[in-house]
Order: sequence, then structure tokens, then C-alpha cells
Amino acid sequence: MHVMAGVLLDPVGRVLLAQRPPGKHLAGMWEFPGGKLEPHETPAAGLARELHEELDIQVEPAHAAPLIQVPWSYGEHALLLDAWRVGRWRGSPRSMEGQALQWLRLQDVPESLLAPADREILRALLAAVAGQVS
Ligand SMILES: Nc1nc2c([nH]c(=O)n2[C@H]2C[C@H](O)[C@@H](COP(=O)(O)OP(=O)(O)OP(=O)(O)O)O2)c(=O)[nH]1
Repeated sequence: MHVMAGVLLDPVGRVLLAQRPPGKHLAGMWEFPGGKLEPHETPAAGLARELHEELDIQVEPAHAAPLIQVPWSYGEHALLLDAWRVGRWRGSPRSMEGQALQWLRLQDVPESLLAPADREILRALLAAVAGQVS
């Protein structure tokens, strides 16, 4: 299973997190918005589709770039979590599927809030951002 995750970073260094709904796998944990890639869909197209469905925003392929791929296994359930960094989008993200959303400063995101596979994404992102400013 190939899962796309969008890392939306705003100009003041905050990142957008979504909470997994009750009754679903990893309910209550926070994640990067996204979802399963459909067959025959490119990663950039799948990412844009999911972010449009979940957040009502438009993302151009030129404004999304691969950040890290995390192979993960939740027991029987294996997935490839494919995180892309999104630097620009059109529209204001809003919850389209009832999920709670929050913007947090990247440095303030507690790993314990995140779905386990997402902790790797957070580390990669912190390293990438640190590399850009030094
Ligand atoms: N979207 C997303 N899913 C993640 C992240 N981290 C992580 O472990 N996952 C897992 C949770 C799910 O097992 C799977 C993504 O499934 P999904 O969100 O498309 O679908 P779902 O489980 O909500 O189920 P459904 O909509 O197909 O009914 O990947 C993340 O950052 N974003």
C-alpha cells in the first residue's frame, strides 16, 4: 500500500497536521494530510487529489517535492509512506472530512502526537530545514 502524505509548511515555519478520526486505524493520532495512492496514479497527482479532497486546496506538481519515503509495518498492515513537501498551494486549508486540523511550529511538534511512521518524516523535515538555514 502506497500512502501519500503532504507536508505543508507555511512561510512562518508552521506545519499542518490532521487528526485521524475515531473508529479508524490510529484513531486520535496526528498525521500529515494525505491518503492511499490509486492504481495508475502518479505520486504527484495522488498527493494533489488527496489534498484537494481533504483540505480543499490546489497544489501544482511544481510546488511539491519528495521529502522521504518511510516503509512501515503496523502488524499485518504494511505500507510505504511517501512524504512530499508542499511549499505553495492555492486556497486556505479547511477540514473537508470532519478531521481536526492544527498548524504547529515545526520545532514544537511533539513526536508523541504523531502516528509512529510520521516521526521519521518529522526528523527528516527538521534536518532539511536546519540544512537550509545553516
Ligand atoms: N494519510 C496518512 N496516512 C498515514 C500517515 N501516517 C500513517 O501511518 N498513515 C497510515 C494510516 C493508514 O493506515 C494509512 C492511510 O490510510 P488512509 O488515511 O488513506 O485511509 P484510512 O485508513 O483512513 O481508510 P479509508 O479512508 O481507506 O477507509 O496510512 C500520514 O501521515 N498520513
